[in-house]
Amino acid sequence: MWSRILSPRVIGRTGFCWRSLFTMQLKTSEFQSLFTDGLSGLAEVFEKQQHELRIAGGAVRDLLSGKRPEDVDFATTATPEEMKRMFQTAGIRMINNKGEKHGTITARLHNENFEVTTLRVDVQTDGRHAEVEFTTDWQKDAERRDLTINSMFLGLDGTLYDYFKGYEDLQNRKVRFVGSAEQRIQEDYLRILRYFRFYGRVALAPDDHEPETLVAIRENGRGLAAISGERICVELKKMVVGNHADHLLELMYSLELAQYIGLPPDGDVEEMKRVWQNAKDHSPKPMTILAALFRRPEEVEKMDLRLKVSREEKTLALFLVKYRRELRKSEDDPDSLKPFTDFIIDSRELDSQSKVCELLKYQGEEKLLAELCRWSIPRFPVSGHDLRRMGVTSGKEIGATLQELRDIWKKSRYQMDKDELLSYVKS
Ligand SMILES: Nc1ccn([C@@H]2O[C@H](COP(=O)(O)OP(=O)(O)OP(=O)(O)O)[C@@H](O)[C@H]2O)c(=O)n1
Ligand SMILES: [Mg+2]
Repeated sequence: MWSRILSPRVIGRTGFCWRSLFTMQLKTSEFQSLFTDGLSGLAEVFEKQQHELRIAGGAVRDLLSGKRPEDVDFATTATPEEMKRMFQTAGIRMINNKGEKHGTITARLHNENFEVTTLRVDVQTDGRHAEVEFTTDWQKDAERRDLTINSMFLGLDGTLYDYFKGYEDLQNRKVRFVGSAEQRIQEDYLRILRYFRFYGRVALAPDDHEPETLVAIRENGRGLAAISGERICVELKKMVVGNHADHLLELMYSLELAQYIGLPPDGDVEEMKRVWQNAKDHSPKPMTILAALFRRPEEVEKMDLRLKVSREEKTLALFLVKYRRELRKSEDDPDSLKPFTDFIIDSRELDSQSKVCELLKYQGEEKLLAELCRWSIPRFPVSGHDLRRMGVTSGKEIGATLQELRDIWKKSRYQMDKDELLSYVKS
């Protein structure tokens, strides 16, 4: 990929403070593939009105890492009013303008949405929201962003604009805040969790943190208390299934963050580290890792009150906490899936197989997990109707007989067919 990138150059230092802007040309296939009819149309409108339009933030980071970004944000020198006029004149539809206060206009071209945000400075922040002021200064916009690797812009001609050594950090696998970590965190405390999430994505070693970053995080952890559970949950769930999650969660505990983000203050970190090792290569669900921290079901309830997880996630966490020791492979027959499949057969819940899969990941039972993934739930072949036809009339008796037949069927490893099972019924 790098062979297609021309050599970088520092193009100058401008303004009264020393500014260094690092630029280079990016021409990777991931970048080229962004140029749909929609994006070409968008670029044309901005070019006509001589407003600059660049890809911003996370998408630039992803492109430089050789990844096609999932969502692409654009930044521009045009104000929201100018954009609205431009789009109206060009007959381009705009949708849900609720981002306008923060400078974002969403344009729809060729069935694609493009979020374009006016360059801005956050003039006032309360740790969650920002009052913004628009600017035409790209560096100012870069300055208000969280991490150096997230602070770059990419022109549509492939020119990279990098004010804070984001590219160098990305190459060196370093995660650093733009300027003062403390200030960036105090602008939005969620950035503490973003730091850990991106650390997992970028860093090679588990403990390559800047000491001053960790100090800033420890001293500002309490600010997370004011951040909404939903926002915390999104970040936390991404982080716990990323690289180094065991180290990062342990570090978060040692920085005393747990209490502010719905995790038990005395969470079982050792169990979590074991479970992480067990599960990491098997695409665990976030709750499978987090469940290891909970010692009691009440702690799951507390987490849910704070993070407002989905019903499915909460049920999974409660299930794992309840069954992690209770439902295990049999010592006499360790290769057999039987205890697990019996549990699934007896369960009335639709997703019990997927929950038991998570349990096997938790327990580190790789072989059984692979087997259970291939297993499809067999159908119990006898119905109440069959028994009635054989003359069993009382509802109570039908229920009891079905239960007995089920047990026989389970013992046969679900092999017996209807006739074999009915031969046990006295007619
Ligand atoms: N608390 C935040 C959230 C976002 N940003 C800036 O806004 C960009 C876009 O934010 P978002 O889409 O939420 O995150 P991404 O970095 O794009 O990560 P992802 O790949 O998860 O979308 C970020 O790159 C960063 O420059 C920030 O500075 N502080
Ligand atoms: Mg993004």
